[in-house]
Amino acid sequence: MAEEVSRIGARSASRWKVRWITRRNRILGSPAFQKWSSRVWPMSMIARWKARWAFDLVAGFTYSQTLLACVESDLLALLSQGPVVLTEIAEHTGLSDAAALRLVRAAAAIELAQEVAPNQWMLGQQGAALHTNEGALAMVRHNRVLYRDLAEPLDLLRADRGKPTALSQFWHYAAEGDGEAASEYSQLMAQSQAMVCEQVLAAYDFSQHRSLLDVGGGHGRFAAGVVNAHPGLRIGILDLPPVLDGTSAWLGNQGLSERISLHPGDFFHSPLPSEYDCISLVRILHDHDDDEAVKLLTAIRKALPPGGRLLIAEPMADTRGAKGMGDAYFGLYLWAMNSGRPRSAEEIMAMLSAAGFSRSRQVKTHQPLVCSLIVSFL
Ligand SMILES: C[S@@+](CC[C@H](N)C(=O)[O-])C[C@H]1O[C@@H](n2cnc3c(N)ncnc32)[C@H](O)[C@@H]1O
Repeated sequence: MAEEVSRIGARSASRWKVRWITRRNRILGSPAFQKWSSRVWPMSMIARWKARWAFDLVAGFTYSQTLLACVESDLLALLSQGPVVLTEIAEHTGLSDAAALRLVRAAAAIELAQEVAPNQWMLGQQGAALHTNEGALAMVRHNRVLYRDLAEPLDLLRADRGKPTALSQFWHYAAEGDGEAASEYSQLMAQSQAMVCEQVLAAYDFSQHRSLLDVGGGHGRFAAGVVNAHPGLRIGILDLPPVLDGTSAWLGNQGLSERISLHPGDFFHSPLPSEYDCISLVRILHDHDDDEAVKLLTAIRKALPPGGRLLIAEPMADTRGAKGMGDAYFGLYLWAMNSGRPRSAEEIMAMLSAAGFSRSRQVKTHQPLVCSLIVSFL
């Protein structure tokens, strides 16, 4: 952690900027201004919008928990076959009529459900989009673990970062291939991987390479997506041995065992294979603190042959239009995980240069909320 803090440079903000923000904040916080702006058009429209946003900040956890209840009770699936009536909802979710009504009304208020006629319920607009997004649904279920750690956020932030948390335990068991955690972990990674793979394949042309090594490739969903799109590419996956046991089984079921090589190993302690002209790090770098991240990037630079490239794909901090995803969601997630942090593309490129890469550039993806992409050259 110390290295993350020591990288922060300080530059004074201009005096006029500080004065302007101080004045703005004083006005926005004034009850008299709030009263006035809520009555005078067009300020009233802005005031209403700002108040809604402020209320979402205050109460957002109730929305997330409503969503969790809808996912866990399979209500979204039922509504997708709608219109359905309350008794069907109660029967399907195992709730009393009163509780089912409370849940479906809460869901309708946040557009997960919609009452299309009295007591006729269907999916709402958000519900329709989420219901078919397996990655997002897996994330909703997985967020229960983060929610436990965040129940007392200051306790989490004050605690020694070496102290086990619900999330760090979860990842620990998952990496050891341990029963339920490993299976929940692989489902989470696999289901959300489809979205990431789609973004990367649309943004980057793999046909310019002969081979690809996916470092920390988990159960192989990314590698499988790439090999299906580029059958001529020779592909390998490097991951921890217990994780690769699961990879081997899954690739066998998909008939891909012959097309993807497995390299069991620890990327911090074993040398990386050097026969691949492209290496990918998909949702790996942000899991590690700065010194470890630079160490991994340096090991990759050494393993790449002349002309080789490194691809880094992950959600990044400071993403325009999705800043909350970076420093708020992943910032706290990775803090609770006891390792890593979300980084902006600029921070990652500075690390790549520290690791000896000659240049890097960001490649646009369609949905940077899911992942951004950096290509780095030797
Ligand atoms: C967040 S998951 C990402 C998996 C996959 N790339 C994806 O996007 O679905 C991190 C992966 O890195 C692997 N990993 C973590 N530490 C590792 C290490 N020291 N050596 C090799 N693999 C490691 C984990 O086992 C896991 O598969």
